[in-house]
Amino acid sequence: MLSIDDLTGGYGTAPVLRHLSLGLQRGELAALIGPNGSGKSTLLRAITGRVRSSAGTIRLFGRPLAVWPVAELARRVAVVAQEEPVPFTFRVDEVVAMGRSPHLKRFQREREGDREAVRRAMERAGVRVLADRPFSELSGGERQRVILARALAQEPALLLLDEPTSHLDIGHQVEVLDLLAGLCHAGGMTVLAVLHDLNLASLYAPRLILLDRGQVVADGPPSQVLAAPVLERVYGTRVILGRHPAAEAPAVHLLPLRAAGVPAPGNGLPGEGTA
Ligand SMILES: Nc1ncnc2c1ncn2[C@@H]1O[C@H](COP(=O)(O)OP(=O)(O)OP(=O)(O)O)[C@@H](O)[C@H]1O
Repeated sequence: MLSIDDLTGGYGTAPVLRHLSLGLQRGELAALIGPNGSGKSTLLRAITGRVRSSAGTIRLFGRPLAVWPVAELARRVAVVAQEEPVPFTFRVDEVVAMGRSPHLKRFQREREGDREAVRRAMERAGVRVLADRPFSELSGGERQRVILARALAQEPALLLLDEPTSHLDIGHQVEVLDLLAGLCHAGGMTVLAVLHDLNLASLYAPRLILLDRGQVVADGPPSQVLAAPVLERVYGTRVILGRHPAAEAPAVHLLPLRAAGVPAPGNGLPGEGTA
């Protein structure tokens, strides 16, 4: 599905991504985690060819990225970026219908199958009730779900999401992640999602990929990646590892340093209590 081998690249002369390798299988749901500026968004951009690589290779569906015609790739890969430019004058159903454009020939009208894909995507993302509303009048969370619906309408094989739950309340976070998990399990879609919430990532993603300064520093199941020493080093803050009370998932507890009088990592505190 996706295979990245020894990728180095970025925006200017100093690379953001450094010797990065990873692969994704069909049907996987993987969460990309890591501190601000570690290169998560840059990696998503690199996968769609919007960031230049100076070394290494990216292969999608078995073929090098460079040989994919843009239009053909657009039918297979959907991206939900952090800030999606959307023409504000459109209604919600029109925005979602834009997801079908890679499947339509020039000047071709939507077919019944396209309209059905749009309806299904709106249903899944819980935005059908918003269909007639102007996009400009929606809340941040509503907009985020509409943009997700547009990506789902595209019916991609690979879905790349940059913080898809950042504006969502807990009810909608659970809804969206349940939806993504279902699409991977039952639908065979592959999802790579940037998530800042480590507990949400732990609960939903069977695989976590931790980036630090443009490199993969841990890659595996939550029980393996969510270890206190690596999280404390990478994020520069104290954590206590526990278990989710009802699910087979590690839980990451934060410590307010000043309030708890806890020195920052590396200040000689005994490791007791921190896993
Ligand atoms: N368009 C750009 N031009 C130049 N440098 C950029 C650009 N976009 C990002 N960077 C730099 O690349 C590095 C990685 O940024 P990136 O947005 O990939 O990080 P991130 O892990 O997604 O961060 P965050 O969690 O804050 O969203 C940062 O140092 C950032 O300043």
